[in-house]
Amino acid sequence: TVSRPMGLRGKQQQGTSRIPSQFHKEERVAMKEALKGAIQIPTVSFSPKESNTTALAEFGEYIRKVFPTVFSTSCVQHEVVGEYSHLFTVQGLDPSLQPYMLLAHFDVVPASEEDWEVPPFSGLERDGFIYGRGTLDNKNSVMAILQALELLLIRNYIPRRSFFIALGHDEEVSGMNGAQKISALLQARGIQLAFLVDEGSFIVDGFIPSLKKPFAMISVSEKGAINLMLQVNMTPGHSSAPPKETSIGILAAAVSRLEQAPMPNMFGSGSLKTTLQHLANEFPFPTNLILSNLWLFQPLVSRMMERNYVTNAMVRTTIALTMFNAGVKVNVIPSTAQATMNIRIHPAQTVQEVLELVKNIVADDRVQFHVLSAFDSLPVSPSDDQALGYQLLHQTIRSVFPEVSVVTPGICIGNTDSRHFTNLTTGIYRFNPLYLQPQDFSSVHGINEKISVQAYETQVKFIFELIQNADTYQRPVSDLHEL
Ligand SMILES: CCCCCCCC/C=C\CCCCCCCC(=O)N[C@@H](CCCCN)C(=O)O
Ligand SMILES: [Zn+2]
Ligand SMILES: [Zn+2]
Repeated sequence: TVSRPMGLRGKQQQGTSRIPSQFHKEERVAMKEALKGAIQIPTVSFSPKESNTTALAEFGEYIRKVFPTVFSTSCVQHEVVGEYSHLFTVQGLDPSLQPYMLLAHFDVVPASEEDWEVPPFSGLERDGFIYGRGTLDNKNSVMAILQALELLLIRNYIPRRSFFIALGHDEEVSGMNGAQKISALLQARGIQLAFLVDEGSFIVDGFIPSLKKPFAMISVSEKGAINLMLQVNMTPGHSSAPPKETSIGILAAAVSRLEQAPMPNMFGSGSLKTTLQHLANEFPFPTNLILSNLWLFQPLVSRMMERNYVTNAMVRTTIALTMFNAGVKVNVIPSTAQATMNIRIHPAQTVQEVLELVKNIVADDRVQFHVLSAFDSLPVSPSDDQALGYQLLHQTIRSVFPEVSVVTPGICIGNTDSRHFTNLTTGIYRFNPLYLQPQDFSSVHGINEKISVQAYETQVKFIFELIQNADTYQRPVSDLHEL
C-alpha cells in the first residue's frame, strides 16, 4: 500500500500563502450552471470528416462568456488552434520551473435521444446529478480546469510555474486537428513539458469483486490500436445455383475463428501485475496472500482477470468486430464481403506481432488484410519517487480524497489525446479525479451519462489544489538525499 506520496515532502510554497479551496454558495451554483450550459452545446464528432462545427464554434464563445477572468487576465494568453481547439498559456513568475500541461477535450460521441432517461444534451439536474453526453467524457474536465483557473485568478493568484491548458475539439475521432496541432505548435516554440495530465483513468470502485475499497489508478500508458479491414472477393452470380463457398461465408468463418481464439494473456509482462501488488493488502484473506505471492499464483490470478470484460482488456490484446458489410440484393451472390475490426494492443505486444497472430488465426489466403490505421502502445511514464507529475497527482489525491488509501499506476484501455504529446514530455498521466463504478463506465459512450454535482465540485477543488501544488520548488526525495 502506498499511502502517501513519497517524492514530495515538506513545505510547498515558500514565500506565498496558499489559497484555500473553499467556494461560496453562489460560486458553487455558478459552477454547476456553467457545466450544464456546456453540456447543452452538442459538440458531436461523428467521424474524422464530420462534426458539428457550429456547436464547436459556439463552445468557444461560451467559455469566453462564463470565464471572463481567464480571458481578461494579463498572465493568460489564449489562442485558437486548428480552427476550434483552444490553447491557454498561463505565465508563471519563475521561468526556471519547467511548465506542465492540463489537457481535456470538449467534443463528444453521438447520443440517440430515445434511449436516455433525460435528453442527452439537456444538462438537466435530477436528484443531485447533472445528466448529459460529456458529463464524464470529457466536458467535466474542460469546464473544471477553466473553472478552477477562473476562481484562482479572482483570488489574485499568480502561478510560479507556467502551465498550458489545451482543450481539443476532435479527440473522439483522432485528435489530428486539435491535440496534434497544439503539440506541433509547442514543439515549434521549443517547449518541453515537465508533465501532462489528461483524462483516461479514475478512482475505480467495484471493478474487482472482492475488493471493497475504491483506489485511485493513474494511467501511465495506454494500449496501442489497429483498425483492420478484412476483405474477401469471390465471383458474383445467381443465387439459384450457389457455389460451395461464398465471400460472406468465408469471411464469417474467418472472423468467427478470431472470436474463438483470444489473443494470448500477457498478465505476466504487463503493468496490471504491479497494480495488483500495490492493492494486495486491501483484499481479504486469502486473496491478499495470493496477490503478495504472484511468483506462485500468477497463473491463477491471470485467469481470474479474464472473467470480467474490463480486467480482461487489461491482460490481453482485444479484437472487437465493429462493422460487417456485404450484399445488395437477396438473390444476388455478392463478389465482396468486408469486416472491420478495432484491435487494442497490449503494451507487451507490437502492431507487427499482433498482425502476424491475426493472419495465423485467419489462415486463409483468400482473406485480404487492409490496415486502415495502427499505432503501438504508448511509452510508460515514470511513477517513481522522482516523477514530479505522478507525485503531484498522488499528493493532491491524498489531500482531496483522504479516504482513498491506495494510489497506483495503471494502464488506460482506451486512447486519449495525450498520445500526441510524447514529443514534449515523458511524463504523461491519465487521471480524472472522480469515482467511477462499473455502471458509470457503461454510461461513457453509452446511455444516461451523468455526474453528481458534488463530484463536479470536488473535481474543481482537485484542479484548484493541483495547480497550487505544482508551484513547488521541491526536488525529488532522492535528489534531496544527495545534498
Ligand atoms: C485493476 C483493474 C481495475 C480496472 C478499472 C478500470 C476502469 C476503467 C477506467 C478507465 C476507462 C477508460 C476510459 C478511457 C477513455 C477513453 C477515451 C476514448 O474513448 N477514446 C477513444 C479515442 C478514439 C480515437 C480515434 N481513433 C477510444 O479509445 O476509442
Ligand atoms: Zn474522452
Ligand atoms: Zn470518449
